[in-house]
Amino acid sequence: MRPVGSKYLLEEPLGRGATGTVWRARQRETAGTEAAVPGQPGETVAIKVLKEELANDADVVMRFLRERSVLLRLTHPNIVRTRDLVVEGDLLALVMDLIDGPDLHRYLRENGPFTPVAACLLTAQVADALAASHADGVVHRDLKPANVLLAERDGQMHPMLTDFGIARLADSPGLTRTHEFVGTPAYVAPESAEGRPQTSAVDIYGAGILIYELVTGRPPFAGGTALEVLHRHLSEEPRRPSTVPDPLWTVIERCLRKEPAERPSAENLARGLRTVAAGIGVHSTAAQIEAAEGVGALLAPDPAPAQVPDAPGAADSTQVLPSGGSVPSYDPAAATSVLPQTGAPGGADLPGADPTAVMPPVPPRPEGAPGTPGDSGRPEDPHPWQSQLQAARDRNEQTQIQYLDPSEDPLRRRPTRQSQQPPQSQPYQQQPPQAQPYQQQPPQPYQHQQASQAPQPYQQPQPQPQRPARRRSQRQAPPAPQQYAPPPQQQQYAPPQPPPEQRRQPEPRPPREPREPRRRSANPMRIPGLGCLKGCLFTIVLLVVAGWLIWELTPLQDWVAQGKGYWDAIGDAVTAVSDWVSELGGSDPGTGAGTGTGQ
Ligand SMILES: Nc1ncnc2c1ncn2[C@@H]1O[C@H](COP(=O)(O)OP(=O)(O)OP(=O)(O)O)[C@@H](O)[C@H]1O
Repeated sequence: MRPVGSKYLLEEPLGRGATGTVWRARQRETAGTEAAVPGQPGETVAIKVLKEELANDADVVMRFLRERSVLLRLTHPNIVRTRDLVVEGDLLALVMDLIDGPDLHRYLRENGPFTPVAACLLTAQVADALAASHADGVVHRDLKPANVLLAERDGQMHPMLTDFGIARLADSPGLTRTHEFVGTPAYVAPESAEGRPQTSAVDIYGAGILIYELVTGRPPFAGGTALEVLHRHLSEEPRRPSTVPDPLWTVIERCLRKEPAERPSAENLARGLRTVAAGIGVHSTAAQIEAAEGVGALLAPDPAPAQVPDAPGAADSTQVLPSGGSVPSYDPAAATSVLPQTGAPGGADLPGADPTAVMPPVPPRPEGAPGTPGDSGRPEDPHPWQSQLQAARDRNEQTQIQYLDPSEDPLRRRPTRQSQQPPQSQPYQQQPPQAQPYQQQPPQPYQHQQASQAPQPYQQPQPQPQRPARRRSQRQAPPAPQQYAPPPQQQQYAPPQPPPEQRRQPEPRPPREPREPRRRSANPMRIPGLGCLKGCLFTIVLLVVAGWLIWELTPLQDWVAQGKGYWDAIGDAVTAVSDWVSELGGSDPGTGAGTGTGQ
């Protein structure tokens, strides 16, 4: 067992991510007043020990210290609480509450997709966590299923968002140099990929991807190389799976808007998702259905989204440690100065200067240049890959680091936008009948359920068939008798069994196999016109053989020996043949003469 500081002992690793390893650990003694949770000796905690290269990076250490107060004060029922931050020698560690449960990525992999209702209710709680952190000026920037842990409490599962601030801590020029891409593209918001300033709307985009993945089992833009996926985020509209009900698709589509200002605020997202869950649930009333159909009206954007201060141009790029002048004095405990909530990055009263900047990886802008690439709207404006794309690390695909040739940089050659894919035309009522009744859907859990919904303890969401959605014209009709019932029994983790309609869904196109190199002839040299030459040679050989056969098998040799001319020889040959034919005619049995006269 390895000690961490004087207060904790690492016991066993729980998992390894791109930024460090998480350990189950034990508290040795009560932590000091600097810890948010002093804890008791013997208490079990989780400790994320950041990678050595992060811990050895002076910038990261500075950020770590600076963000201490932000991380420690983030408390919400759906946020994994950070209890303490330890800096000791080469070691940087975050002490967290230990969550006894799988993360959502693993859960999805093992159990298959969620029903739309379960996905809505779960994501609504994640949106609650985002709303709380955004209100505090903190943007997660790394929202993905792997960062949502499922805590089991009183037989119910609660999504707990973790890794807050890690994306910010890991933003370091030492880790990611220009022209290197680090991250998992599947969860990168278009503005992040494009180097535009990031706001809390990147988390809403992440939430949109999360819901999509929960109901389909895969993110909307995945497969292929990192660059291909980035292209798709920038230029493709997400395809609507046939199993997603109208109101839920409205929510997903709004979250996945390319333009951040068109995405809903986290608070409105949570409200919208609960409205949808109530309206597509098994016990939905006509009014709830109606409300769900009109969910678009609830999804208003955030008028003052929290800014990510490290956005290009938001910071004084050369600042290592804050100095005097226009830069405010450095205050490690200045919680409110870490992430300005409104105004331009860096704060409206401090143009161009980010009080939290330690060493942002942005080169200094020439005087008079616009503050951010977004200001000019020119995608070719310089932007650091490292601070734009690092927010998307993913355990499943593992962090990818690949050389990016500037000439291949898709962001410098913005692809032309494709026409929007029309939503799947198949109306819900035309879907094939569901193979399984709805009562096998996972129970609808969650503390935040609407009162109108029948309380259903959340057990383990299982892969389920989707309920056929209602036709719009049916909205006015009185609700059909509820054919569905809550699950009669608890369902344990089952082996992943995608529901039939999931199986019927078109599979993502497999990455194209690299074409086999063309086979060449034994002669590796390419000789232009060789094919034609070969034909000619073959014809010559044929002629020579034919000539030789004629010479050998015909009386040509004799004729030549007799010194006959060509036409004489031909004439003689014709005469000989005609004589022979007439001889044959003379031996006709009908004439009485025969060839056997000589016998
Ligand atoms: N507070 C916690 N309690 C219990 N397990 C945890 C806790 N935090 C993380 N884990 C587990 O530890 C493993 C690694 O977590 P980590 O956050 O390092 O992964 P990651 O999200 O891929 O990392 P990164 O964000 O650095 O790419 C995961 O399997 C996760 O379930």
